[in-house]
Amino acid sequence: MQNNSLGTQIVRLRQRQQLSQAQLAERLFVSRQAISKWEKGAAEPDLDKLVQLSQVFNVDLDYLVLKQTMHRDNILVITNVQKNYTKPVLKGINLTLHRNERVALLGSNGAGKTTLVNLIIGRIQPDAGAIERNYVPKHDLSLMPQQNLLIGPLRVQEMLEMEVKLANLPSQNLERLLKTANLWDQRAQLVMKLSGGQQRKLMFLLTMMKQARFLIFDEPTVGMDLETIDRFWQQLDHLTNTTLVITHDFNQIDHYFDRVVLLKDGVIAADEQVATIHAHNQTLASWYRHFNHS
Ligand SMILES: Nc1ncnc2c1ncn2[C@@H]1O[C@H](COP(=O)(O)OP(=O)(O)OP(=O)(O)O)[C@@H](O)[C@H]1O
Repeated sequence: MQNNSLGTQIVRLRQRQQLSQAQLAERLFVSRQAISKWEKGAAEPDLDKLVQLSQVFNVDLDYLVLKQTMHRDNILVITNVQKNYTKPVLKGINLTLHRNERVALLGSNGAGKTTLVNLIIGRIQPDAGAIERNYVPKHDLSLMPQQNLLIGPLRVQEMLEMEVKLANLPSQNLERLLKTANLWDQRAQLVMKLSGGQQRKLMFLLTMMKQARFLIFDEPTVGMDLETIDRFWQQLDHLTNTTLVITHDFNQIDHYFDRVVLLKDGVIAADEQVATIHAHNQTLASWYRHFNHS
């Protein structure tokens, strides 16, 4: 383990939950100075405080303490993956995703982002290389694809009921879900009569209903209005699941990711912690422009 990796992890997870040191201290019944010492590495929390921290941050205890140092912390390991269509699209992808990490996957149109997602979810197979999945795809993975997978002649509420049956989900409070998604007024409307943005909202809701540990969003905010885009990113910000998001939404993304990965010329051309980018006074947009054009 690196020096003070626990302190760094506490800072990261506290900021992710948008808690000040004082707010975290209050939740844990300790002084703010104690939090400050833990974060600087000048002291370490007792076991019971570690357990409480993992509850407040909604992460596993081993993730809190050991972060990325344990093999089983890797939820996905992609090694030298290649995929060709009429020409090579992916020429040797190496990418590891860690549990509870929130990663933005960036790249120009046609760079191969959706192809990579299709490989991860097993819809297509690589021509070479290996994909190690440390999760059960049927239960632990949920994808919001770029193209909506909706059944037009169903009513909105029926679409949700169908999802519960098809995915064999535990029964859910559909009224609450529809109200939270701002789709309650459309519950009796045919899915095909919804606007593009409303269909995107419904697709988001269906993606979240599975309560999967690993979430993938392929250009989730395309077609949404500004208010819905804001709400999407706010909702994402409350998730502690492993989350991979393909997006071109540069006006929004700076606050929401731990790590950013750039796909270019068939390889992962850059891979950086967002905190490092911000520490150099860069935004994700400027980082992206720099690496994508160099
Ligand atoms: N089924 C397919 N058959 C042939 N070529 C394909 C297929 N799927 C993707 N491609 C090609 O692979 C390349 C990468 O496509 P992909 O959709 O993965 O890019 P992307 O980075 O997701 O792009 P965008 O940002 O526009 O969604 C493109 O040149 C595309 O034409």
